[in-house]
Amino acid sequence: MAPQLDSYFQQVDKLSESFIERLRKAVAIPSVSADDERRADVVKMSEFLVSELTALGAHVESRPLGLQPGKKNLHLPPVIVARYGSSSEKRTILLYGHYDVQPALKEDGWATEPFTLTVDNKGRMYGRGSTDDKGPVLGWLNAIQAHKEAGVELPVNLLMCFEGMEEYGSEGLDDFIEEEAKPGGFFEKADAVCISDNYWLGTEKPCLTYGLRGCNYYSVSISGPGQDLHSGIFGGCAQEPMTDLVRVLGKLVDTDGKIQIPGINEMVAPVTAEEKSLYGDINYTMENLYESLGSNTGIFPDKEKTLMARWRYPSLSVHGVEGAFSAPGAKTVIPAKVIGKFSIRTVPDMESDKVDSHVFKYVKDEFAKLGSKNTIDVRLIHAGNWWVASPKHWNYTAAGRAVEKVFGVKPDLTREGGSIPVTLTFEKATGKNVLLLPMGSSTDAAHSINEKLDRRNYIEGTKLLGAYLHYVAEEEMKA
Ligand SMILES: C[C@H](N)C(=O)N[C@@H](Cc1c[nH]cn1)C(=O)O
Ligand SMILES: [Zn+2]
Ligand SMILES: [Zn+2]
Repeated sequence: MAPQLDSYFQQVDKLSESFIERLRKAVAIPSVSADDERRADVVKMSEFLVSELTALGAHVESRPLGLQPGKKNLHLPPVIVARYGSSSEKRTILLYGHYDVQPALKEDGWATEPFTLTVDNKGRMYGRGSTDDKGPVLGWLNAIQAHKEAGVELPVNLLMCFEGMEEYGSEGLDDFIEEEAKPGGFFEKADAVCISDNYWLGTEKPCLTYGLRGCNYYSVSISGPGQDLHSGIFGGCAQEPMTDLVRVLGKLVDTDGKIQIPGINEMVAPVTAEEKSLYGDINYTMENLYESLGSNTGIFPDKEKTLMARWRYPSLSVHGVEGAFSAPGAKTVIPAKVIGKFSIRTVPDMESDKVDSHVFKYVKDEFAKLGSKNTIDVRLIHAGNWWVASPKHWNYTAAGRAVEKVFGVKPDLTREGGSIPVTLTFEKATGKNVLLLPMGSSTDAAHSINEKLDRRNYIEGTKLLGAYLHYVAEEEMKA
């Protein structure tokens, strides 16, 4: 295998500038799934993938998912499924990634245009979606191209599933995966699943990830007046939705991150001694945390507590308020209706429906205590499950060997605080092991301003994805 991998690696280096061009083209398409106005761009991004995959010789299908629930006449973007190779002699690996991105506006504080890939003199490639998840998705395409052009046969068959609604809770995808994993379906032949859509813990050492938190996302609407009001005329004589909302949101979580909703923390599985012992060896420091935070404002004093808070305890974050005055300046308005948005990251053994019931009851009770004449409506917007797998599987052993080959170190085994809603669905529907094999680093600022992917992570990451396909082909199926 060594000479083959070496030829592949050399080809990746030769093609590196064209791989960056491919990422530049993808970042230029503002495929923001949460913004209805951008839906045409999400579809355009799906078409870009179809055209790139077709040019590489893959069999590609663009599968419609129908209308988006709760929206009038708005179609979900298609799922792109593709097949590369179908030899009955080879193992088949199912790859998943997403081609939609989080919203981004220059005025949010970006130093560069968010949808223009901008590479600085340290090789940091800034742009929305660079690390989450366009770089990793294109990494798979790059790996196919470099194999072809190096004349190295791929030792596995590939199945691909690239979706356009991940940042909005993967609407519509669970049913699709369940259907396609059945006999005769597109994913039937998968022997293992690999997802590249999370991040290293630091900036130097790669990791393999075997757990994710889930995410239940809520809205709380408070309304009263028939329209926005002048605060000089009505301030003091009308009950204000914004005042009520701020008080309700302020009751959800304390300064140290402890969720205040009764019943939530009680559902969390206790930490075992074995689990506790795993944290000490993980290559992570408080400096790593401060570097990615861009400040020293972490809650906990040490790495164990910090990692546990991120991976194995729930958290509640307040994200924003729709309808509130948020522009610069000093508008003296009383908003008539405001919608607060918050989410809870869930962990074993929290049950999604029970989380919802506790949240609904608590929010309504806290609102009732205010004695306001305004009205409240609390809803779940979307939910995705937590997932924890066994890293003692040939899929993980193969990835570990690939990391050692490309980076010369043994990877850390980590869990992840973020969510990839369909991971558990893939595991259950296919009955196969799922591996998370990240490309980006802890400083990439996914979802934030100035999101980036380092050139090194993209190019060496492309080598890693390709090397993994070689090791996974030869790994003995012992688990
Ligand atoms: C980890 C992954 N790259 C990611 O960013 N996932 C999102 C998915 C999401 C959106 N709403 C709920 N889940 C995340 O963790 O926020
Ligand atoms: Zn994301
Ligand atoms: Zn992602």
